[in-house]
Amino acid sequence: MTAQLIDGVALSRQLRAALRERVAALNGRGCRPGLAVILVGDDPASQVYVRNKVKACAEVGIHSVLQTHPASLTEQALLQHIDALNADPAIHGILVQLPLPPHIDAQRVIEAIAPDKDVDGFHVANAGALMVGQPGFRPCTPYGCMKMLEHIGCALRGKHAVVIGRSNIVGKPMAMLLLQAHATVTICHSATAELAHHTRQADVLVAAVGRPALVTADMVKPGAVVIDVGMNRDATGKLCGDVDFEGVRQVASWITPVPGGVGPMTITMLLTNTVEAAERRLTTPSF
Ligand SMILES: Nc1nc2c(c(=O)[nH]1)N[C@@H](CN(C=O)c1ccc(C(=O)N[C@@H](CCC(=O)O)C(=O)O)cc1)CN2
Repeated sequence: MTAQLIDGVALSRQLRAALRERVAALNGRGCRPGLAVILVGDDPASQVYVRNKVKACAEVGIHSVLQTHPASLTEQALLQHIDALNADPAIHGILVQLPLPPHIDAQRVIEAIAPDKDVDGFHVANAGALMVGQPGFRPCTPYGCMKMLEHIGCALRGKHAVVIGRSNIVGKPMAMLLLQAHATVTICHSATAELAHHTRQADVLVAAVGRPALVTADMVKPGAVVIDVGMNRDATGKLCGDVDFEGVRQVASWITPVPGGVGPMTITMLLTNTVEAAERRLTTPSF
Protein backbone atom coordinates (compact mmCIF):
# COMPACT_ATOMS: atom_id res chain seq x y z
CA MET A 1 0.00 0.00 0.00
CA THR A 2 1.21 3.51 -0.73
CA ALA A 3 -0.51 6.19 1.27
CA GLN A 4 -2.42 9.04 -0.32
CA LEU A 5 -1.13 12.48 0.49
CA ILE A 6 -3.16 14.95 2.55
CA ASP A 7 -2.08 18.16 0.86
CA GLY A 8 -2.23 21.07 3.31
CA VAL A 9 -1.38 23.59 0.61
CA ALA A 10 -4.25 22.56 -1.67
CA LEU A 11 -6.76 22.33 1.19
CA SER A 12 -5.61 25.73 2.48
CA ARG A 13 -6.18 27.20 -0.97
CA GLN A 14 -9.80 25.95 -0.92
CA LEU A 15 -10.47 27.12 2.63
CA ARG A 16 -8.87 30.53 2.03
CA ALA A 17 -11.10 31.08 -1.03
CA ALA A 18 -14.14 30.53 1.19
CA LEU A 19 -12.66 32.89 3.82
CA ARG A 20 -12.28 35.63 1.19
CA GLU A 21 -16.04 35.47 0.68
CA ARG A 22 -16.71 35.71 4.42
CA VAL A 23 -14.41 38.72 4.63
CA ALA A 24 -16.24 40.35 1.69
CA ALA A 25 -19.54 39.78 3.50
CA LEU A 26 -18.10 41.40 6.64
CA ASN A 27 -16.82 44.34 4.56
CA GLY A 28 -20.37 44.73 3.21
CA ARG A 29 -21.52 45.16 6.80
CA GLY A 30 -18.89 47.81 7.48
CA CYS A 31 -16.42 45.53 9.26
CA ARG A 32 -12.80 44.97 8.28
CA PRO A 33 -11.37 42.01 10.24
CA GLY A 34 -8.10 42.96 11.95
CA LEU A 35 -5.31 40.76 13.36
CA ALA A 36 -2.41 41.97 15.52
CA VAL A 37 0.71 39.79 15.41
CA ILE A 38 3.36 40.34 18.06
CA LEU A 39 6.89 39.06 17.61
CA VAL A 40 9.44 39.43 20.40
CA GLY A 41 13.09 38.70 19.59
CA ASP A 42 14.82 37.49 16.45
CA ASP A 43 14.20 33.75 16.27
CA PRO A 44 14.60 33.07 12.51
CA ALA A 45 11.85 30.43 12.33
CA SER A 46 9.39 32.72 14.16
CA GLN A 47 10.25 35.51 11.73
CA VAL A 48 9.30 33.23 8.81
CA TYR A 49 6.04 32.12 10.45
CA VAL A 50 5.04 35.68 11.32
CA ARG A 51 5.83 36.90 7.81
CA ASN A 52 3.72 34.06 6.38
CA LYS A 53 0.84 34.96 8.69
CA VAL A 54 0.89 38.58 7.56
CA LYS A 55 1.03 37.50 3.90
CA ALA A 56 -1.86 35.08 4.39
CA CYS A 57 -3.96 37.84 5.98
CA ALA A 58 -3.47 40.02 2.91
CA GLU A 59 -4.45 37.07 0.71
CA VAL A 60 -7.93 36.84 2.25
CA GLY A 61 -8.45 40.55 2.97
CA ILE A 62 -7.73 40.60 6.70
CA HIS A 63 -6.06 43.79 7.91
CA SER A 64 -2.94 42.88 9.88
CA VAL A 65 -0.72 44.85 12.21
CA LEU A 66 2.73 43.44 12.91
CA GLN A 67 4.50 44.54 16.08
CA THR A 68 8.15 43.51 16.30
CA HIS A 69 10.03 44.03 19.56
CA PRO A 70 13.60 43.35 20.59
CA ALA A 71 14.33 40.30 22.76
CA SER A 72 15.08 42.71 25.61
CA LEU A 73 11.41 43.84 25.81
CA THR A 74 10.18 43.54 29.38
CA GLU A 75 7.18 41.43 30.29
CA GLN A 76 5.46 44.50 31.66
CA ALA A 77 5.93 46.41 28.40
CA LEU A 78 4.55 43.45 26.45
CA LEU A 79 1.50 43.32 28.75
CA GLN A 80 0.92 47.02 28.09
CA HIS A 81 0.98 46.45 24.32
CA ILE A 82 -1.58 43.68 24.75
CA ASP A 83 -3.82 45.91 26.90
CA ALA A 84 -3.82 48.54 24.14
CA LEU A 85 -4.72 45.95 21.50
CA ASN A 86 -7.46 44.50 23.73
CA ALA A 87 -9.03 47.98 23.78
CA ASP A 88 -8.59 48.64 20.04
CA PRO A 89 -11.91 48.15 18.18
CA ALA A 90 -10.11 47.71 14.83
CA ILE A 91 -8.42 44.57 16.16
CA HIS A 92 -10.44 41.34 16.34
CA GLY A 93 -7.59 38.92 16.93
CA ILE A 94 -4.29 39.09 18.81
CA LEU A 95 -1.49 36.58 18.71
CA VAL A 96 1.88 36.54 20.39
CA GLN A 97 4.30 34.37 18.45
CA LEU A 98 5.83 31.59 20.57
CA PRO A 99 8.38 30.89 21.87
CA LEU A 100 8.99 34.06 23.89
CA PRO A 101 12.40 34.97 25.36
CA PRO A 102 13.00 33.08 28.64
CA HIS A 103 12.58 36.14 30.90
CA ILE A 104 8.93 36.46 29.82
CA ASP A 105 6.27 34.22 31.34
CA ALA A 106 4.41 33.02 28.23
CA GLN A 107 1.35 31.82 30.15
CA ARG A 108 0.96 35.19 31.90
CA VAL A 109 1.16 36.91 28.52
CA ILE A 110 -1.43 34.58 26.97
CA GLU A 111 -3.80 35.16 29.90
CA ALA A 112 -3.54 38.93 29.27
CA ILE A 113 -5.15 38.59 25.83
CA ALA A 114 -8.92 39.11 25.91
CA PRO A 115 -10.43 35.63 25.37
CA ASP A 116 -12.65 36.94 22.56
CA LYS A 117 -9.50 38.12 20.71
CA ASP A 118 -7.42 35.01 21.53
CA VAL A 119 -7.40 33.62 17.98
CA ASP A 120 -4.60 31.20 18.92
CA GLY A 121 -7.04 29.56 21.35
CA PHE A 122 -4.37 29.34 24.06
CA HIS A 123 -6.11 31.37 26.80
CA VAL A 124 -7.32 29.25 29.69
CA ALA A 125 -10.90 30.39 28.95
CA ASN A 126 -10.68 28.92 25.45
CA ALA A 127 -8.82 25.81 26.65
CA GLY A 128 -11.55 25.32 29.27
CA ALA A 129 -14.30 25.85 26.69
CA LEU A 130 -12.75 23.11 24.55
CA MET A 131 -12.55 20.81 27.56
CA VAL A 132 -16.28 21.14 28.35
CA GLY A 133 -17.45 21.34 24.72
CA GLN A 134 -18.48 25.01 24.75
CA PRO A 135 -17.90 27.38 21.83
CA GLY A 136 -14.51 29.11 21.82
CA PHE A 137 -11.41 29.41 19.68
CA ARG A 138 -9.62 26.15 18.94
CA PRO A 139 -5.80 26.14 18.76
CA CYS A 140 -4.87 26.47 15.10
CA THR A 141 -2.64 23.41 14.63
CA PRO A 142 -5.00 20.77 16.06
CA TYR A 143 -7.96 22.57 14.44
CA GLY A 144 -6.12 22.28 11.10
CA CYS A 145 -5.47 18.57 11.70
CA MET A 146 -9.19 18.02 12.31
CA LYS A 147 -10.01 19.85 9.05
CA MET A 148 -7.61 17.54 7.22
CA LEU A 149 -9.29 14.46 8.71
CA GLU A 150 -12.70 15.86 7.77
CA HIS A 151 -11.47 16.60 4.24
CA ILE A 152 -10.46 12.98 3.59
CA GLY A 153 -13.77 11.77 5.04
CA CYS A 154 -12.17 10.06 8.04
CA ALA A 155 -15.09 9.01 10.27
CA LEU A 156 -13.68 9.21 13.80
CA ARG A 157 -16.55 7.73 15.83
CA GLY A 158 -15.34 4.53 17.47
CA LYS A 159 -11.86 4.81 15.94
CA HIS A 160 -8.74 4.59 18.08
CA ALA A 161 -6.70 7.80 17.84
CA VAL A 162 -3.23 7.96 19.35
CA VAL A 163 -1.63 11.36 19.94
CA ILE A 164 2.10 11.46 20.65
CA GLY A 165 2.82 14.68 22.58
CA ARG A 166 1.09 16.47 25.43
CA SER A 167 1.83 20.15 24.84
CA ASN A 168 -0.81 22.74 25.66
CA ILE A 169 -0.80 24.06 22.11
CA VAL A 170 -0.99 20.79 20.16
CA GLY A 171 -1.12 17.45 22.01
CA LYS A 172 -3.75 18.16 24.66
CA PRO A 173 -6.17 20.15 22.46
CA MET A 174 -5.72 17.59 19.65
CA ALA A 175 -6.76 14.83 22.03
CA MET A 176 -9.81 16.84 23.15
CA LEU A 177 -10.92 17.51 19.57
CA LEU A 178 -10.59 13.84 18.68
CA LEU A 179 -12.55 12.92 21.80
CA GLN A 180 -15.27 15.40 20.85
CA ALA A 181 -15.46 13.62 17.50
CA HIS A 182 -16.14 10.38 19.42
CA ALA A 183 -12.76 8.73 18.88
CA THR A 184 -11.19 6.62 21.62
CA VAL A 185 -8.07 8.58 22.46
CA THR A 186 -4.70 7.60 23.87
CA ILE A 187 -2.12 10.27 24.68
CA CYS A 188 1.51 9.15 24.64
CA HIS A 189 4.44 11.24 25.88
CA SER A 190 8.08 11.12 26.87
CA ALA A 191 7.37 8.86 29.86
CA THR A 192 5.18 6.41 27.95
CA ALA A 193 6.48 2.85 28.13
CA GLU A 194 6.34 0.75 24.95
CA LEU A 195 5.40 3.63 22.64
CA ALA A 196 5.20 1.32 19.61
CA HIS A 197 2.71 -0.93 21.43
CA HIS A 198 0.32 2.04 21.58
CA THR A 199 0.98 3.49 18.13
CA ARG A 200 0.40 0.12 16.45
CA GLN A 201 -3.19 0.22 17.70
CA ALA A 202 -3.92 3.61 16.14
CA ASP A 203 -6.41 4.02 13.32
CA VAL A 204 -5.40 7.68 13.43
CA LEU A 205 -1.89 8.56 14.59
CA VAL A 206 -0.89 12.16 15.34
CA ALA A 207 2.79 12.84 16.01
CA ALA A 208 3.54 16.14 17.73
CA VAL A 209 6.81 15.73 19.58
CA GLY A 210 9.58 17.49 17.69
CA ARG A 211 11.84 14.47 17.04
CA PRO A 212 12.84 13.62 13.48
CA ALA A 213 11.78 10.14 12.34
CA LEU A 214 10.40 9.15 15.75
CA VAL A 215 7.59 7.25 14.04
CA THR A 216 8.85 4.44 11.79
CA ALA A 217 6.89 2.06 9.57
CA ASP A 218 6.98 -0.80 12.12
CA MET A 219 5.11 1.45 14.59
CA VAL A 220 2.15 2.02 12.28
CA LYS A 221 -0.93 -0.15 11.80
CA PRO A 222 -1.49 -0.95 8.11
CA GLY A 223 -4.11 1.44 6.71
CA ALA A 224 -3.76 4.03 9.48
CA VAL A 225 -4.12 7.76 8.86
CA VAL A 226 -0.91 9.51 9.93
CA ILE A 227 -0.78 13.22 10.74
CA ASP A 228 2.70 14.67 11.20
CA VAL A 229 2.80 17.88 13.24
CA GLY A 230 6.59 17.83 13.69
CA MET A 231 8.67 20.70 12.33
CA ASN A 232 12.33 19.69 12.62
CA ARG A 233 15.60 19.94 10.73
CA ASP A 234 17.38 16.67 9.92
CA ALA A 235 21.16 16.17 10.05
CA THR A 236 21.51 17.83 6.63
CA GLY A 237 19.42 20.83 7.69
CA LYS A 238 16.39 19.74 5.64
CA LEU A 239 12.93 20.41 7.08
CA CYS A 240 11.28 17.18 8.27
CA GLY A 241 8.51 16.00 10.56
CA ASP A 242 8.33 13.45 13.37
CA VAL A 243 7.44 10.67 10.94
CA ASP A 244 9.80 8.69 8.70
CA PHE A 245 7.78 9.73 5.66
CA GLU A 246 9.28 7.36 3.08
CA GLY A 247 8.89 4.31 5.32
CA VAL A 248 5.50 5.10 6.80
CA ARG A 249 3.89 5.99 3.48
CA GLN A 250 4.31 2.30 2.50
CA VAL A 251 2.04 1.27 5.39
CA ALA A 252 -0.45 4.10 6.01
CA SER A 253 -3.58 4.84 3.97
CA TRP A 254 -3.19 8.63 4.27
CA ILE A 255 -0.26 10.74 5.38
CA THR A 256 0.57 14.44 5.71
CA PRO A 257 3.88 15.65 4.26
CA VAL A 258 6.33 18.05 5.91
CA PRO A 259 6.57 20.67 4.52
CA GLY A 260 3.18 21.25 2.89
CA GLY A 261 0.94 19.47 5.39
CA VAL A 262 -0.08 20.69 8.81
CA GLY A 263 2.04 23.91 8.69
CA PRO A 264 0.01 25.76 6.06
CA MET A 265 -3.21 24.55 7.73
CA THR A 266 -2.08 26.14 11.02
CA ILE A 267 -2.02 29.52 9.31
CA THR A 268 -5.31 28.88 7.52
CA MET A 269 -7.05 28.13 10.82
CA LEU A 270 -5.60 31.33 12.29
CA LEU A 271 -7.31 33.21 9.45
CA THR A 272 -10.50 31.23 10.13
CA ASN A 273 -10.45 32.13 13.83
CA THR A 274 -9.82 35.79 13.02
CA VAL A 275 -12.76 35.96 10.61
CA GLU A 276 -14.89 34.20 13.20
CA ALA A 277 -13.83 36.71 15.86
CA ALA A 278 -15.00 39.54 13.61
CA GLU A 279 -18.29 37.77 12.81
CA ARG A 280 -18.93 37.15 16.50
CA ARG A 281 -18.33 40.81 17.32
CA LEU A 282 -20.96 41.81 14.71
CA THR A 283 -23.56 39.35 15.93
CA THR A 284 -22.76 39.67 19.66
CA PRO A 285 -21.34 43.20 20.13
CA SER A 286 -20.64 42.62 23.83
CA PHE A 287 -18.78 39.35 23.15
N1 LIG B 1 1.42 32.03 18.70
C1 LIG B 1 1.77 30.88 18.13
N2 LIG B 1 3.04 30.48 18.15
C2 LIG B 1 3.37 29.29 17.56
C3 LIG B 1 2.39 28.51 16.91
C4 LIG B 1 1.05 28.96 16.93
O1 LIG B 1 0.12 28.29 16.41
N3 LIG B 1 0.78 30.15 17.53
N4 LIG B 1 2.75 27.35 16.22
C5 LIG B 1 4.15 27.11 15.93
C6 LIG B 1 4.69 27.79 14.70
N5 LIG B 1 3.74 28.08 13.62
C7 LIG B 1 2.84 29.06 13.79
O2 LIG B 1 3.04 30.03 14.44
C8 LIG B 1 3.90 27.53 12.31
C9 LIG B 1 4.87 26.59 12.03
C10 LIG B 1 5.05 26.14 10.71
C11 LIG B 1 4.25 26.61 9.69
C12 LIG B 1 4.45 26.20 8.27
O3 LIG B 1 3.69 26.61 7.42
N6 LIG B 1 5.47 25.43 7.96
C13 LIG B 1 5.79 25.13 6.59
C14 LIG B 1 7.29 25.14 6.42
C15 LIG B 1 7.86 26.49 6.69
C16 LIG B 1 9.37 26.54 6.50
O4 LIG B 1 9.80 26.40 5.36
O5 LIG B 1 10.09 26.72 7.50
C17 LIG B 1 5.21 23.78 6.20
O6 LIG B 1 5.01 22.92 7.07
O7 LIG B 1 4.95 23.59 5.03
C18 LIG B 1 3.27 27.51 9.99
C19 LIG B 1 3.11 27.97 11.28
C20 LIG B 1 5.01 27.58 17.10
N7 LIG B 1 4.65 28.88 17.55
